[in-house]
Amino acid sequence: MTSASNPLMLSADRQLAFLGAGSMNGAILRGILAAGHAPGAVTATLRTNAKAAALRDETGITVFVGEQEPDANRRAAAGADVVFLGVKPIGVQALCREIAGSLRPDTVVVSVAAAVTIEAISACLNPGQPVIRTMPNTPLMVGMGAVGLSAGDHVTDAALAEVVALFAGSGLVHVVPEAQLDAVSAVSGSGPAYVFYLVDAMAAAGVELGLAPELSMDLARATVAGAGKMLAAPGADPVAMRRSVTSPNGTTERAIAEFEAGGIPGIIARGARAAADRAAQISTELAG
Ligand SMILES: NC(=O)C1=CN([C@@H]2O[C@H](COP(=O)(O)OP(=O)(O)OC[C@H]3O[C@@H](n4cnc5c(N)ncnc54)[C@H](OP(=O)(O)O)[C@@H]3O)[C@@H](O)[C@H]2O)C=CC1
Ligand SMILES: O=C(O)[C@@H]1CCC=N1
Repeated sequence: MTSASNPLMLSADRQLAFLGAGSMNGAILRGILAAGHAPGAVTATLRTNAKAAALRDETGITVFVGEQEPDANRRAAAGADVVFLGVKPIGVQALCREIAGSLRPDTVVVSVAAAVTIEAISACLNPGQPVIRTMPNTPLMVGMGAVGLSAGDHVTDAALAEVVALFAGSGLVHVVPEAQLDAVSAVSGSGPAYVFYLVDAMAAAGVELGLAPELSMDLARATVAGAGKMLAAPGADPVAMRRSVTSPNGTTERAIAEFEAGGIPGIIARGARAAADRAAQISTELAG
């Protein structure tokens, strides 16, 4: 989805703070900037200096670094309309305690962390602070992300609409019950890694069949990127699309029969179940 097709896109100069601008928060902020948000209205923090200059040069945003300025997160959070928490799950509650005193009562706190519940986040912020828990994915950086999100009790309709709009500028957004976010994580949060894993396996298979490694990787990458673009068309049906590649008694049919015999659908279901179970386990560990 582009900003042009996004009637909800609110003012491009709303102040956004990305605390922990690593892989995920970095993808979100790049998507939001590409959709037209003003770089001057965006701040980010990192713990170390290693990637700060590159992020500033690439995006034009302000970046504070914790190892240089102990109050980096508080500086970024102060005055922000929306704060995105992008640290690892184990660090989310400490970060919330750190910034709680710097937030306005109406600042919306958006967590991107797997497994950290709205209750656990709210317990470390001031009473009444609006909290939205999300499960995004990294293709947001190229405008093709997928996001599930749930709003806590203190989030107004307008605040929820704003956060939905911020994500909708660079991907698909669904508001879901919080209890479903571990499943969203298992499908679309972790999903890009499953696809990259598939590409690697396809390229390795090509090498086994005699292709040069670079050629095989080029072919595998282009194939998945092209298939992904086809899937992005509204109403795209992967089953029908697969059939259109599969000639009766042809080559694809033999490959799919091997995949079925090898139990690939069940293996993918087991992997997704393991991802969701791990999320539930992390929630329990953090609560204990
Ligand atoms: N990666 C993904 O595809 C997805 C990740 N998530 C969630 O996103 C969160 C982040 O994961 P990911 O982006 O992969 O991890 P990264 O390690 O890439 O990013 C975390 C960033 O946080 C910074 N950081 C750590 N502690 C602090 C702190 N106290 N203050 C400021 N910055 C800090 C680190 O800085 P430095 O680099 O300087 O150490 C790092 O850049 C996780 O909670 C994860 O569950 C959710 C969906 C998908
Ligand atoms: O691997 C993880 O825990 C995070 C959550 C979803 C994708 N990455």
